[in-house]
Amino acid sequence: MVEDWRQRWQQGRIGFHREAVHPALERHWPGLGVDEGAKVLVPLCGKSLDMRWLADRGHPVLGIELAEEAIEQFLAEGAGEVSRYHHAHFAVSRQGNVELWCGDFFHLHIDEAAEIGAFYDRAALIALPEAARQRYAFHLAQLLPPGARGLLITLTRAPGDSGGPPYEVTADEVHERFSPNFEVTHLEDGEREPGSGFRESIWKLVRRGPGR
Ligand SMILES: C[S@@+](CC[C@H](N)C(=O)[O-])C[C@H]1O[C@@H](n2cnc3c(N)ncnc32)[C@H](O)[C@@H]1O
Repeated sequence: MVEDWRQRWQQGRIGFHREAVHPALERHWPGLGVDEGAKVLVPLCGKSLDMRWLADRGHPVLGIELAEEAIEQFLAEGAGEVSRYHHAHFAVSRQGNVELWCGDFFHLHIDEAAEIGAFYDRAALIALPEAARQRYAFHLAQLLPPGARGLLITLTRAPGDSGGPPYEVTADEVHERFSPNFEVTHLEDGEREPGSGFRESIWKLVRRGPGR
């Protein structure tokens, strides 16, 4: 799995990467009620431009990505000095308000995730096969304090198409995996894309706390 992703980056097979900020982020982030200046966790971040958008809005960003190639491309395409250090299982690079941790998201420990107030998942959950998705939902919940919130973007595939990645994640699956630890609100369904047959759904998740 790890090797597959690294190979994809090495060979430039990154059709998932968007050359523009995701419109659902621009549309829904302002209404989520995220605290000003809250640090945003971006799991499985690739070299997403959405991280710059969040940073430009005053959020420190913590992106977690396996592939060194993705991180180096993000830094090369950005402006500003890069500082680097090592922390636990991760090689860390920082450029402006964006910190990229190179390593496995599942190795990120709650102590290292201190001060995270929000998250953004576009093409992270849906990049994982079924067995890893339950682990992902649980791990994300462990890293977030009560009240932390974020956007989740899932997709369904054309009827009869069970390929992946990206894997189909239905509304039932979102509720099943996240409701035990999050308040789950469905915000929007996109149009089905004519070529791929993919259709995105946008969700707001708020980490429940004791008594919520
Ligand atoms: C489908 S891409 C999406 C990237 C980004 N979120 C975007 O919207 O462009 C999934 C990314 O997750 C990375 N990845 C896969 N498994 C991972 C893991 N366990 N920990 C960290 N990164 C991982 C892959 O290298 C790949 O860049």
